[in-house]
Amino acid sequence: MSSSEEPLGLDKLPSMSIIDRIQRFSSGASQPKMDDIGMGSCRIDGNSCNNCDSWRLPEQKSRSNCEEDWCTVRNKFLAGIPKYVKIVEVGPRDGLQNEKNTVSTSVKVELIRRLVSCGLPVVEATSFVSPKWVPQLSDAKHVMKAVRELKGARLPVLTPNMKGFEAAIVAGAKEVSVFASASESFSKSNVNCTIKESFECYRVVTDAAKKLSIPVRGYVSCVIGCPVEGPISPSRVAYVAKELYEMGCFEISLGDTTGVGTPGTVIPMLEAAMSAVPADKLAVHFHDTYGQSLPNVLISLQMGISTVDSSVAGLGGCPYAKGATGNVTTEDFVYMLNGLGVKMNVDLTKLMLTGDFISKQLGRPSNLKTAVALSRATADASKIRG
Ligand SMILES: CC(C)(COP(=O)([O-])OP(=O)([O-])OC[C@H]1O[C@@H](n2cnc3c(N)ncnc32)[C@H](O)[C@@H]1OP(=O)([O-])[O-])[C@@H](O)C(=O)NCCC(=O)NCCSC(=O)C[C@@](C)(O)CC(=O)[O-]
Repeated sequence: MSSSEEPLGLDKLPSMSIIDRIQRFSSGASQPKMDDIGMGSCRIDGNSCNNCDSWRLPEQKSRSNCEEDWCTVRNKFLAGIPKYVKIVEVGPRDGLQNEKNTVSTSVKVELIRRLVSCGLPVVEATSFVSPKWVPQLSDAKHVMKAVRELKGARLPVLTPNMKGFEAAIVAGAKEVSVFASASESFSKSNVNCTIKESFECYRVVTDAAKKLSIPVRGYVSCVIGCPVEGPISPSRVAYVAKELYEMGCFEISLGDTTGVGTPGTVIPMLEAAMSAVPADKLAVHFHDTYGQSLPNVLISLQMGISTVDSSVAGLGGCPYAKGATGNVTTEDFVYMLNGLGVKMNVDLTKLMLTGDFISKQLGRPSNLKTAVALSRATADASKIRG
């Protein structure tokens, strides 16, 4: 083992428990504290800085101040990243709406309870949509009634029209979401109407919600591409986002429904959306069909987005976007945020156990990378810390 690997203690890895590994590799303990970055108060002690805890190359030992090198370099790349990120967990809704196997109401309720206990601030609970369109969530009323008193998280539900809105309120929902699309074809296949008709319908919902002081979130689907229409122009996304924002949605979630986006297409899309709606009112929602969700989330954070939708165990997909896989996995996302020193107050260990719980209920192995990696870490994990 070279001296440059020593601070990692990799020789101890095989005997480390999963929890040890999470703390060792994911927590801010191995990272410079954001507040310290660029403060010019870092002091090198051996191979590490005793203030910001930066690990040093041996040849850098003689330097006494991190400001000009390691910390500054980090600051250069991470400057735009918010200090706090709000995670909107969509697994119980976006995840379970696309499962072939029916999940019982009690399992859905238990999943929501566990997710709330992980510290997630928002857990999207279910959808009050037509049971003919999404039979997997036809028990929405029962799920909502069972979780309505849970404390510690907001529990929004999807409502495509007044019928859904009214049912949601009766069941105890205190926050709802409407979902439009930047693609005409997808709008037709998802909510059976044009984009303009969907606005008319959502205006009625937002007006009714205002009277009851119920916050409404707005989704825009197909922000990068549509399975039928192909690439979607950023200006189209900005237009739909603005309409939803102006009708009263407090937050607009931009959904790459089919997961075709890359940072190269996400940047212009976000630029356009941010010119129409303030960045702090925007969220991103990336499906991982092409393995791009985490880089897409990272570039969004770098552009100043601080609300991200993710899904425990990477559950998800839309029944009306064939082939699309789940959202960015919450566990992988939390692991990345820990590594970046970003606050989000989520317990990764509990989250992994929750991912394991729902994967077992669905009768399939957990496919999330962080859980697999942390439970099978090898010396290759040294690549974690560049
Ligand atoms: C919008 C509709 C209802 C229009 O569907 P429709 O067939 O045009 O509606 P309708 O008004 O003609 O009514 C047909 C039947 O549905 C009933 N109905 C009507 N509304 C409701 C309701 N709310 N709850 C329960 N039942 C309802 C209504 O009462 C009637 O019942 P019938 O008389 O035939 O017995 C339908 O297209 C629908 O439910 N679509 C939802 C599809 C869906 O949930 N897709 C997935 C969520 S979106 C998504 O995943 C993307 C997102 C958000 O994650 C972001 C991203 O990834 O990009």
